[in-house]
Amino acid sequence: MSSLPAPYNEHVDTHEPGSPARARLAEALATLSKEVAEIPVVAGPAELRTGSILEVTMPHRRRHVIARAHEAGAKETQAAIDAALAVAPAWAETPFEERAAIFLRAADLLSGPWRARISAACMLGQSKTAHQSEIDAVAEMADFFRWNVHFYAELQKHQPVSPKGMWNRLEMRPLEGFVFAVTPFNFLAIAANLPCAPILGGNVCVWKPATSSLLGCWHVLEMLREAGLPDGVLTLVPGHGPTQSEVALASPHLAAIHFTGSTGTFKHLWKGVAANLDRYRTFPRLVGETGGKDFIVAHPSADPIAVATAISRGGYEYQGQKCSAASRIYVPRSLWPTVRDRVVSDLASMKMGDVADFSNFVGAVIDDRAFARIRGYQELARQSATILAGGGASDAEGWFVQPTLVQVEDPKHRLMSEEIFGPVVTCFVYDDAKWSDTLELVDGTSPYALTGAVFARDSIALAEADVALRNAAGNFYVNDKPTGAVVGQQPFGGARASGTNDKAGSMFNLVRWISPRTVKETFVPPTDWRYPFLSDRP
Ligand SMILES: NC(=O)c1ccc[n+]([C@@H]2O[C@H](COP(=O)([O-])OP(=O)(O)OC[C@H]3O[C@@H](n4cnc5c(N)ncnc54)[C@H](O)[C@@H]3O)[C@@H](O)[C@H]2O)c1
Ligand SMILES: N[C@@H](CCC=O)C(=O)O
Repeated sequence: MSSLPAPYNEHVDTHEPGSPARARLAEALATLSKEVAEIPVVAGPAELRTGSILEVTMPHRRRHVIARAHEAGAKETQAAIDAALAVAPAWAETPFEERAAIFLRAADLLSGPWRARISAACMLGQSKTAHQSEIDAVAEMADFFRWNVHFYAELQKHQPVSPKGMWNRLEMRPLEGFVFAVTPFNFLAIAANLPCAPILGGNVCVWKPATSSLLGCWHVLEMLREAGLPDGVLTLVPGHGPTQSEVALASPHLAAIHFTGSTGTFKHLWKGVAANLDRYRTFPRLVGETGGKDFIVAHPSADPIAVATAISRGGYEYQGQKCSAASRIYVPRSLWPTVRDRVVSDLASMKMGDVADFSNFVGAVIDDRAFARIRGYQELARQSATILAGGGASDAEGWFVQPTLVQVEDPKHRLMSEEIFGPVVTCFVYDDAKWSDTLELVDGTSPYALTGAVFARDSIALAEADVALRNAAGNFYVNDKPTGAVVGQQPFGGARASGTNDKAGSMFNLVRWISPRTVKETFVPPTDWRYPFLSDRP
């Protein structure tokens, strides 16, 4: 294989007042705000318009429609599967370099001419601030494209030994069939990576994005087409999930599911696969990165201001709608007044509103269901805990929930164990002498094990936490907030109820999209069946 361009992490534009990047982004926001994108079902070259319309609105201006998508029914989902399968042999035969070039091109398109458009689509559709959209829809997505190419190339170097007289090799075949990529609303980079990682390995994909992310996903699909992705390799089936997954899971050609979303949905899909097991030509691979109840635990030796800043950023950026968001906090009594007062003062200075106004730090939560769920947790806090800041919400203009800080007396309170997926952070204050007991609490309180952070300046305490929390988080942070993993730097994923931990943005994930064939070639084959030690030759 020829050598590939070295991977690197995309730079992050800071959009300072007066900067060209800010002007380009503002212009793209204005343009997309005036348009209503029409999104069809994409089944190979065919674009199908079913007339069953899913309206996509801005979460922060909930009556403002930005896209109208044609929902894929059973017939159109089958058409998408058929279109993908039709191109599968040709795509599998396409040399790795050609496939890689498409994604390297896409990364450069995203870094350059498509940057503002994709970021604006993500800001408007998913209510991300300019910075949150930049680190997701631009930087993380470009990183996935470039680093996956690098990791695939590395993977192909893993070849068996060939003793004298033979040549052993592993052929990195794609899976036989299609990959069903079911993607979440909250990260456009993840929505793009779930179909694109298998596609780079020579697979074809049927993509079912979350409805609320459809505007961004549609622009990503158009960008990939411009980068040279052939028709049919990536098909698109808009919908809420059950209709499309019923068809996909019943197909004998289902080769894998690449999922990110809630634990409940992944279990539902897994059970669907189990129910259809006798239909399949091959055992489907199931890769799912799911929910979290991510923690910060501070030792009495920690810097309380660093702890508070990790809570403010890790808990409330993107309205707490990151699977990695800090959601349950354990603080020693000696540090609590400083930590509490600092977070309360941070929250008082965070502006909330329309993300097109660059001075806002907080946008809206994604939709009416999220709004109602998070309000329910605020109500629970009002009834059974102490609300230290926030606690309000309003759906007059958009789905706005005030960043909310809660203190509980019971460390096993539902607010300390259930995923809220919104801007509600709950704290438990422990006696300074109970560090070891607190680590046990952290480990045993929630079914999830995605991300977690420990803050301490005492290295013996850090070492104890490292061991006690080994299985409590797939991404473990020391003196840092538990969000913001970067591709190529912190491979991402958790275990327990947080998923299969196949580490997005690493070779471990890519391994799931190949079905290696071992080839042994003997240079001079034997021509006599008898072992050499048999002396009674005729
Ligand atoms: N671990 C990670 O890497 C990671 C990353 C991002 C988000 N998440 C998790 O994702 C969740 C938030 O995302 P979400 O609200 O989009 O999750 P979700 O489970 O509601 O939806 C995920 C996807 O599944 C689809 N879906 C829903 N019901 C379905 C069904 N019955 N059949 C088939 N498809 C169905 C949705 O339309 C969407 O495309 C949170 O739990 C969060 O922790 C995890
Ligand atoms: N890379 C992101 C992934 C968040 C998922 O929802 C983070 O680590 O915060």
